[in-house]
Amino acid sequence: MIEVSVVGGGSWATALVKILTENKIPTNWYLRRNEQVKHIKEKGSNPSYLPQVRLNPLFIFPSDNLLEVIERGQIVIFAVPSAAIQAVCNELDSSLFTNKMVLSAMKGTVGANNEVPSSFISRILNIPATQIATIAGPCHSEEIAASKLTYLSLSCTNQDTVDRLSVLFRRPYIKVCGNDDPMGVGYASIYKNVLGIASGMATGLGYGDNFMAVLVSNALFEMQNILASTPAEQREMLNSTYAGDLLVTGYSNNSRNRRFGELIAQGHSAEIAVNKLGMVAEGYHATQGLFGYANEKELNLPILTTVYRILFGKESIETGFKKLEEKLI
Ligand SMILES: NC(=O)C1=CN([C@@H]2O[C@H](COP(=O)(O)OP(=O)(O)OC[C@H]3O[C@@H](n4cnc5c(N)ncnc54)[C@H](OP(=O)(O)O)[C@@H]3O)[C@@H](O)[C@H]2O)C=CC1
Ligand SMILES: O=C(CO)COP(=O)(O)O
Repeated sequence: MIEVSVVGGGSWATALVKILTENKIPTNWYLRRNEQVKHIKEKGSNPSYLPQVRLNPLFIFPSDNLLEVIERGQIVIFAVPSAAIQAVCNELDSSLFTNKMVLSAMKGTVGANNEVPSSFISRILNIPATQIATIAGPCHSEEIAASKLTYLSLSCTNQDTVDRLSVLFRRPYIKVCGNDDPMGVGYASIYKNVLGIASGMATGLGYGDNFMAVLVSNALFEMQNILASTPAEQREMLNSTYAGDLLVTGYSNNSRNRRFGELIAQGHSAEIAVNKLGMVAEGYHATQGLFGYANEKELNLPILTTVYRILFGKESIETGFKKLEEKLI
């Protein structure tokens, strides 16, 4: 019987473990804090993230021993914040991954070169591109916790890998779509977090639905520009994997990035907003990473530039948005 290993103890990892264990797949689960591991073993729920989710104890094997967890699974899912993936990979040797399939569940940029998480993992752990996939789509963990209908996408250049991973995630409330554009999905999943922050800032500043619609449609153009810098043979950006995730992050109250933007608009510093959130807002670091990438590629992205100047360039949020008003169409 196939076993899966999940690395990360946060809300997304918990939602993925819920799906896997409902499908009766033995799931080895690495969480870095031992008290979390003990609580899950004793009570069958994660005390820190999505505590309302009851997990079937027969199929979860939580542990704070990373190597043991990785060794046990034939499929390894990485679901930590992208800022943590370098530290996690530093503890691992590529020999651990021989003949394993890997799935990146992260939506952020990695390292000084702003790599897409799946590319980073593939390079550092020597995983062939055909053996590593990305899971994405509009998929707030809170809704998966409540078993609300969700469309996940699995993206890999190898259809066989997509097919083999897809069966793990199908549930009555989960539909799985295949995709062969992991780089494009990676960049779209990173950019949508920046739009989430912009949307939260706009809400916090008191803009209404009319402006929000303009902001989000302009963001679709920005996503299109970013995607054009990573060409693909076939890509339909209006597919929910790309545009749908942008929309849910821009509009949903579940979005951490949107809440982060609202906190900034309320006058909090980025550090305080991160602490108040208690969960990762990938868009914060991604804004910096993507801004560097956009400059390198000479892309004109007014929303990204505005968020960057507010978060990292000391521009006031009011001035930033006044200037942005003139650039949107
Ligand atoms: N939440 C969601 O709905 C979705 C999230 N994602 C993506 O999934 C990724 C993870 O996000 P999410 O689960 O929401 O984040 P959370 O903030 O909910 O949780 C982060 C988890 O990572 C752990 N962690 C942090 N640093 C390390 C480290 N160095 N080593 C090991 N574990 C570490 C934290 O441990 P501790 O608790 O001890 O701090 C915590 O368990 C992000 O890239 C996000 O964009 C994708 C789709 C949906
Ligand atoms: O990726 C997500 C939804 O698809 C989660 O977005 P947030 O991190 O903004 O909550």
